[in-house]
Amino acid sequence: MADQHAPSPVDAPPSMVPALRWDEPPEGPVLVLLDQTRLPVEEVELVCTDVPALVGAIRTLAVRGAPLLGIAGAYGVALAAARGFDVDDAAQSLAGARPTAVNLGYGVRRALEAYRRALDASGDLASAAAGALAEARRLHREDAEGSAAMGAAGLALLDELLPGGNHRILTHCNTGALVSGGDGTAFAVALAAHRAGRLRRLWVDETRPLLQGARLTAYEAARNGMAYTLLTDSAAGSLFAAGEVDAVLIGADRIAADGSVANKVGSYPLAVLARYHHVPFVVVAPTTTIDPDTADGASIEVEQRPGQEVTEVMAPQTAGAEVGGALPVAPLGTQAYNPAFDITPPELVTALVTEHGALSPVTGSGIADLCARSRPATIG
Ligand SMILES: CSC[C@@H](O)[C@@H](O)C(=O)COP(=O)(O)O
Repeated sequence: MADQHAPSPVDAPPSMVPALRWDEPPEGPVLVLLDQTRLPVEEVELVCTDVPALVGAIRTLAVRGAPLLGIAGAYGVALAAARGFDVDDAAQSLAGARPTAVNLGYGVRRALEAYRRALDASGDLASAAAGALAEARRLHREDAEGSAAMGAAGLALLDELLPGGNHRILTHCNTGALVSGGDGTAFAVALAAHRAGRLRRLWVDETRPLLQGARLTAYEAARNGMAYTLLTDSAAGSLFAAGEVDAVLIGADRIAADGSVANKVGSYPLAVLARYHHVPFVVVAPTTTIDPDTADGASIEVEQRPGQEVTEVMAPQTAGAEVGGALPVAPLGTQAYNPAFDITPPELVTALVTEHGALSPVTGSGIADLCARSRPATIG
């Protein structure tokens, strides 16, 4: 079951309600999510007391973005264990809630393996639940550390690619603190540039159809006092043509073994534009987003979302309102093509920034080296 805490005002910078937190009120453990469907209108927390509520929050994008999905999945297993639900069933439904972001299954697997290890060692369900929770907390912490490392490595790369600073960066979707235990992925690099006084402007793609850029990235940029400008996705071409973009920074939902990158739909057109205009196109993602078991871009499952997300515009829900209204923007019965992600081939990616630094060019062997460095340290 999910219910809602009292909202807090959005104009109270600098601290933001955490994207996700574990809590243990007297009634039992809960996972508390900042409901991203309500932003930027209001900060409302969604309290999940069971796994179906969390799966619902994942499907509706109340909680979203690859790294945070992994963290949420791990805490979901811990929640099921702590509340005495069937942990294997919970893991299965969590891992299947969305198909593209590899971190979701990764986080679920880590907590499940920790649960099983603790159960084998102790034979005791309470110890097993504690093991799953400790692993979720570890993943949460690692993500924050990885985010700081990516911010620093990404800024060093920008300084190398664009000597002189004063960067004008275009970004797509939302990749900041709302998707992470830390400052995020691509957004963490822009924020590091801002903090170092080297960000002239952050160009924020609105990111149709669910407006993660307009609703969430603009919100995070404003809270951090960054100079930012919002644009429609289709305005990006003219911005490149005018010479106003120095680099593109995006995140990733899954990176295949050949270096192909699945990210929010609209990323691939930006990569094509960037190549045509000789602008660096940089992907920023933790190594947990690399999936060595998926050979190439064509093998990545791309989530298809309901057509209504395109044929209707949702008014954000506000506290006190019965429902957020849906306004039709196409004739009744119109069919819509609505993939959540697209695939950018590695040859269009200038560099991949992970917590281990920048990989450039992005090749299958470079990806394999990164996996060899990271996997044993992070799994298990
Ligand atoms: C660090 S976040 C990287 C990606 O997860 C992000 O760019 C993205 O595509 C998120 O999609 P969403 O559908 O909002 O979950």
